[in-house]
Amino acid sequence: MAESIYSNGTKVWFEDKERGWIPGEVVSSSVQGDGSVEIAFITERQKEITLKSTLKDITNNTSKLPPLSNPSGYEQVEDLTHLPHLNEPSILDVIHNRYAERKLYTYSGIVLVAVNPFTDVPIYGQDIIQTYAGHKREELGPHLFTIAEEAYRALQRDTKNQTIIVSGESGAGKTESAKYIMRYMASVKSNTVRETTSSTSVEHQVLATNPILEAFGNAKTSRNDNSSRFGKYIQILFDDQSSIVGARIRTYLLERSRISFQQRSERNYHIFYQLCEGASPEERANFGLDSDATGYRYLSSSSIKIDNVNDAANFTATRQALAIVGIDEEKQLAIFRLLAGLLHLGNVEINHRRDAKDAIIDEKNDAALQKAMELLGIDAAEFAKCTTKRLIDARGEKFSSARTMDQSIGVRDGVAKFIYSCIFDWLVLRINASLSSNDAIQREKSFIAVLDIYGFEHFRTNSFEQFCINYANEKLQQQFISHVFKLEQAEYALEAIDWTTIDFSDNQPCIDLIEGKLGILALLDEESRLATGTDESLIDKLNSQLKTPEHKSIFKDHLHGNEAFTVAHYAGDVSYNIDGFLEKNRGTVPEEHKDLLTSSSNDFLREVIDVGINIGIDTHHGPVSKSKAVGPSKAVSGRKPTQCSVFKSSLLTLTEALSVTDIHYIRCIKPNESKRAWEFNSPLVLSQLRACGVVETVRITSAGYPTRWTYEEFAARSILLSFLHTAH
Ligand SMILES: Nc1ncnc2c1ncn2[C@@H]1O[C@H](COP(=O)(O)OP(=O)(O)OP(=O)(O)O)[C@@H](O)[C@H]1O
Repeated sequence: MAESIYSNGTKVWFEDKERGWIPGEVVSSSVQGDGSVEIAFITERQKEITLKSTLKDITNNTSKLPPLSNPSGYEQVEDLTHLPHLNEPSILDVIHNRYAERKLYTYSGIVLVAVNPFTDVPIYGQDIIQTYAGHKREELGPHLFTIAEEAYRALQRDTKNQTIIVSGESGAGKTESAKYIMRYMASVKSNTVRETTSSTSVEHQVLATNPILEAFGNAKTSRNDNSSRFGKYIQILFDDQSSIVGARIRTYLLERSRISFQQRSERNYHIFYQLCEGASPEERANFGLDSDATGYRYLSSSSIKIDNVNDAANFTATRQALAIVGIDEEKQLAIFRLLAGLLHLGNVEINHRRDAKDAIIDEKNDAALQKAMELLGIDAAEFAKCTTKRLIDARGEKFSSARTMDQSIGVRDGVAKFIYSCIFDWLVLRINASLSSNDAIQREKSFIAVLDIYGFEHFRTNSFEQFCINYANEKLQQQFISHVFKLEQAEYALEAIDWTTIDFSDNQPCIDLIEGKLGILALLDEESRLATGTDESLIDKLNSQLKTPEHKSIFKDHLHGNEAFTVAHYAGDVSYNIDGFLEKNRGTVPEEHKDLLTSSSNDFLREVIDVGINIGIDTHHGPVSKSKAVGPSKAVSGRKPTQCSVFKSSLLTLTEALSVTDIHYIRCIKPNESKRAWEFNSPLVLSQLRACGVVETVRITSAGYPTRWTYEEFAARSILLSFLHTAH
């Protein structure tokens, strides 16, 4: 029986550098009396390969022989789990075949795999929404709307909260998918009898959050012209009639470093270019704004224009969206005033004295400083003094010491980053206040949430941001795997099949290494709180405390000196460059600057700083559950929360929230790096399928029973085989 699995003519898959996998075929096989088996193959590239195994290994599915191809008829299955031979190459082949036929979506059991077309496809219109509304998964092909509809039906049926997790790497299509899902939710209800003017306006408000968050939180990167530089969890709130009554947003880890620096082909946040292009002449005069964005240091290191994007028109759209969520004209001007202030702040010249390293700012003649401070409501001389000199408090005695030019530039940019992140926090808070008003909370019975979160990242140089992102992915992967594992067990139980043999990879050791009591986050925080802490002292600490037998396979020695550490993640090893870890984690400004900001004569600046400072460990960017009040509360402990402690606690809240919702998974895949329509690069797709858990799901499934036939299919096939057998 075992040898018949690899009988002559059997189609198999061979690994291939260029295409991921290529087809091959068995040309001969022989079995020896001791159970050893020798099989000869020929690949599509006409290469002959002979491999050995044993009958026992073949039977137990532990042989190293090439994976089997599926019989014809399965080339474009809608659900990968229906494949008789469930293996990595077959999965890739099906997704590829479907994409070639312009089918973007494929199920992999509970997961919807979505491949980015990189061109407009007419499959998201109102007509299509109405087609999917009220229909079950089996009735229509795989689509984002099937998942949205499933979540919506489940909410109506069980009144249980639902979460749709949309993940994938940058440019894979997460945000677009999340927007289509939100649009589906908003539209599908509009067609019902319960439609009212007010519910329509709530839906309008919910959709208006997208252009706002995109203007302030998205930027052009080398991989995506509209890349979200933060994670978001949006809960759409429903009443007992399943009508939308509001929404609640939580955001994660806005990339602050982008404010003062961007790579060559990248941009700062869209809103700055929108403001420069779209402000009225009067606003321009008030803010001292030049329409030429290249005049601003914070914008000039980057490319200014994006093809097919009209920043001025988008500015109008952003303003309309702000008005829809209740941020009136006056407040909008107050926001733009601060943004203009930041652009001028970036232009403040900081030099050093000719005879010394001490930084200087020519405060009286620096027009940028004067304008920036006028807009921010801060005394220019005070700001210049604090930026170039440090106030030291030694046992009650205060004296000042000069900063170097680089240190002062760091402080200037740190203030800009801090103010911008406070504006972002304030916006999220305001959106929440307007979309989850007391009335909405009273009426809220359940929610459907969409989590649009960055996928696993592994670049040539990885920093604090990648570390946090990959930590989040470890947590989500853990939840995903245990979910899949439970479902697999349930399926076996249903068919009364023994399932005790399944073994699945557990990433708990990696999570322990990161968030354990003496793990990386704890050590990072400890070092960040020391006045004397530096990136060098941090890496020394990590190496001395974590290079232990317990973490041996997860925390790895770095080969290139003391500037990086390596973590073995579930999706691969990643080396993190330690440079900037402490500064990014502290994420704050010197006390003197904080005092200047909190005593500014600009009321709105004081308001946003207050929001930013008081974002507590436990309530970052608004609540995720009804039980918690809207708005940030004071920091929980007396200590200023660091970025990673805020992130860790918001992840904890998120995973808790997820654990009490039904989860639906959408894995977005980027089919090529050049954003070309309908181009499919197999090795690139394969690496994403591995990183997002689709392959892992298959591995779990294969560890149990890798070949799946329904009883009917099995009977049909066996009858045919036994007939052929008797005929011979
Ligand atoms: N369903 C789709 N139809 C057409 N084009 C799409 C679709 N999904 C994505 N795209 C294209 O791909 C680009 C990138 O998509 P998107 O911004 O959603 O990626 P992302 O995964 O959210 O990336 P990031 O993590 O950088 O924010 C879009 O700007 C759009 O051009």
